[in-house]
Amino acid sequence: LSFNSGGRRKHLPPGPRPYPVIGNLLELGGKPHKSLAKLAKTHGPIMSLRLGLVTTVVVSSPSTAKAILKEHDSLSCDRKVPESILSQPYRHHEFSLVWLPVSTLWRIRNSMPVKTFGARKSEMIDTKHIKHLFADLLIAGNDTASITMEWAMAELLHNPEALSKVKLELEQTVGKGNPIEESDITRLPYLQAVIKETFRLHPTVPLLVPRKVSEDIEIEGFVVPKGAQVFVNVWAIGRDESIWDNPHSFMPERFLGSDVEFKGQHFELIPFGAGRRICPGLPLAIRMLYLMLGSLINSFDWKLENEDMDMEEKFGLTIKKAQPLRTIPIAI
Ligand code: HEM
Repeated sequence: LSFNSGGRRKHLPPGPRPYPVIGNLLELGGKPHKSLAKLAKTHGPIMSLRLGLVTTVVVSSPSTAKAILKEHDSLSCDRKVPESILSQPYRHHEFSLVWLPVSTLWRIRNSMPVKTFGARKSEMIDTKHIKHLFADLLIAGNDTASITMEWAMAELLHNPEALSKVKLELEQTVGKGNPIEESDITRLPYLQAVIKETFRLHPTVPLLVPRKVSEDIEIEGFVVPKGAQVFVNVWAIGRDESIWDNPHSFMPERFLGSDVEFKGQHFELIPFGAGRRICPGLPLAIRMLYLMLGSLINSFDWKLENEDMDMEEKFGLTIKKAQPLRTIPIAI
């Protein structure tokens, strides 16, 4: 497919050939982030597919992710509501903050304190939005943070050397068995590196939340057409061997002395997304993770119930461990 723009012909990014009607749906399999990472090895860091009838562009490198999330942010910040969500009860998708177009989102954010208690018709609508907003916050917050905790503990129990290093750091900084305070966090660089490494290998929202492009945009010589949905394969970026040494190994040390953060500035590590749709729960989530993980490690010794722990993933909008982590805390 090609487009005529300003006298020059531009093309959709390359990608696998779609079948009639179903397009490339069958190629996604049970773990789309993995299948799409494999396809990107053949077709490149910006590729196009057809999922059913929907033109879909998948970006899988820091520079293409930056182009979508930052350089063309204003044209790609609306959400694409998946069919599976449209069929859900309670019309949650109409009010859910996650799927709202940015214009409505900001109107609600700006008017929230006044409208919450209002009684006029338009205000009633905003009250509905706020109810759904709280549902979003509960769902988005609870699940993602606890999934990250589970992966972090699983990786540490799988990598006893890393676990010993966090323990030692906590012991020397906070004191064995003592509660961790927020002010301790900056003095715990190894704990911070453990969280970054967990996000690199196990981003809980592996393809971010799909975006919809409101105008044709050009990225690295290709056109992403108006109406296309865009996935950012954060999982693939986290395991790209051209960016990371030994990408499949859990090595928190790689972040010691590095300035790479996950706050939407460094596109090689974007577990919370970036740009104007970046996760609004980031500051809260991070504080919770440091305090919870630090306390669990500083207050107990941990033993795996089964030494041959399975590290397989289970895909959904978030990726969880397929087999729940089973551990035995031993009081210290
Ligand atoms: C480990 C914890 C968390 C991770 C990894 C995470 C990740 C994400 C990601 C990737 C997005 C989509 C961003 C994008 O498309 O660019 C998102 C959106 C969102 N997150 Fe989080 N999140 C976490 C915790 C939380 C918490 C604690 C809350 C609330 C208290 C929260 C509330 C939300 C909401 C409301 C959205 C939708 C924002 C929008 O569409 O504008 N998240 N999150």
